[in-house]
Amino acid sequence: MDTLPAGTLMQRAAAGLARRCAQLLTDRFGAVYARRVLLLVGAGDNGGDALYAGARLAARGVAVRALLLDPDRAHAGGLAALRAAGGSTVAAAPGVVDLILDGVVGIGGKGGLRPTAASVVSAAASSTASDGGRPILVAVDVPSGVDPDTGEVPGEAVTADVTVTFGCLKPGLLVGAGATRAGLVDLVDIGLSPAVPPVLRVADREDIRGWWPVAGRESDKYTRGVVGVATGSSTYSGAAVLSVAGASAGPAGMVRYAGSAADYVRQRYPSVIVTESVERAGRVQAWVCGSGLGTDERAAGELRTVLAAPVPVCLDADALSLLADGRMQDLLRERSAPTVVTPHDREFTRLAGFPPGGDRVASALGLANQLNVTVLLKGDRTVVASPDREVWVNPTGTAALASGGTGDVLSGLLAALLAGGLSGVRAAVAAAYAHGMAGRAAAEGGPVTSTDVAAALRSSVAAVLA
Ligand SMILES: NC(=O)C1=CN([C@@H]2O[C@H](COP(=O)(O)OP(=O)(O)OC[C@H]3O[C@@H](n4cnc5c(N)ncnc54)[C@H](O)[C@@H]3O)[C@@H](O)[C@H]2O)[C@@H](O)CC1
Repeated sequence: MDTLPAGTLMQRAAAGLARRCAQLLTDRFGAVYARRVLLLVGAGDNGGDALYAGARLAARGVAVRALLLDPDRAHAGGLAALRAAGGSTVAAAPGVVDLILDGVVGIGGKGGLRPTAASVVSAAASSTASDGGRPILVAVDVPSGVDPDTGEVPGEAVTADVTVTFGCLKPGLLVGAGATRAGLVDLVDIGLSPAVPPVLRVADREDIRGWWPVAGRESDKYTRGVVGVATGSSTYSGAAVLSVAGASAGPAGMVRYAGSAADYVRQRYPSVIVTESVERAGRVQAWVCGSGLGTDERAAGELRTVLAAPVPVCLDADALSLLADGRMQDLLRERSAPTVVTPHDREFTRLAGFPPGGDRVASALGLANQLNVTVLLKGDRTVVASPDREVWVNPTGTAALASGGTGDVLSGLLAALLAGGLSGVRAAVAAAYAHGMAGRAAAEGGPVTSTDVAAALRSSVAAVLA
């Protein structure tokens, strides 16, 4: 991976770690000097990072104590450096601690924390800071107990305020339960050049701005893309309105609605061309199908017609329930135009035949491969995976989006991006990003409904693209 000596890398890691700890102490307590830091030190190099960082803090006047989980195997050089800088070891967590550095295990950890480590972590976490609050908890590289590759938390694990990670962002810090345990993630460049391209990418605003189709002087409604919306029903007319709202906030030049909530849609969106069925919709460059459609014969027929169209398709909600039928899945696999599915966990289970489990990246990749589709697996950190093994994670998710109907808005927007010419992966990543921003904006005004998310979407898209 790299030709630099291990000691050099560890010193760089420790320097970055100490810098971040000093900053956190200064932000909260006004100064670094005389603050109290407890190092939780395991038997590997992760503990070595903590010890060297502790030495650097001790040299700045911090009272640094190290609790060694396995004293005979603690990193010898790190321990010597700590002692030389004035730090010491303790057998149990002191009562007053301002900052805890979790160096129990890093990328070498397997399974949840072992019982001794778990009880040391929990005792330390219940100590009190000198201002009466709870200590700041900083994880070294990975919160101990979190699987660095998958984000699974199979047992006891550290919950960090900040994780200072080295060289590259580990998937376990970005997805699944691990993302929640990691808190804020700081990446320290230690001069490693990864030998393989990143397997997991985190979308940022620049990506979205670079991809989002923008109308130019030569554009017309067809070149901007026509999005077809086959959602809703007389029972679930709201789903139709929400997906049309999502589609209307995208870059498409025209929105066509096809379904039995046509009158309802026409009243709210005079610009939308409405018709009763997919077959009669006319020219469409991408479809969204599923939300509120129902699962009866008529709905199944509409889905078949959508799947037979040689254009990109986004499938959600009832379309995913209908796809639990193996014959429908065959129609999916036969498609040559891009298909995106947007399941939450229960829909994933219906589609795949088993729940997503703790490794959400592997789960999304597996379903993408199984069905030959791009999968947007919804969650706190939504994962997008393609059949050719491209994986993205969306950082803008918010609990505000855990509300009925928000998925209808998302899939509408996603289809508009497909109609605008984006690939399945980019459309899914960009839609998740903008949708997350809209959820956050809507939450500023109190409890959020999907109508609020739909209302916030246009200005959120504008803010992302500004
Ligand atoms: N690889 C590199 O190039 C660099 C690695 N560095 C550090 O080195 C770490 C990896 O070090 P190691 O490979 O020594 O491994 P770790 O320090 O992550 O863990 C190994 C030790 O933890 C114990 N352990 C494993 N699972 C456990 C569990 N569930 N509960 C309690 N104890 C458990 C093992 O018995 C073993 O002694 C990285 O996370 C990072 O902090 C940095 O110094 C920078 C450079």
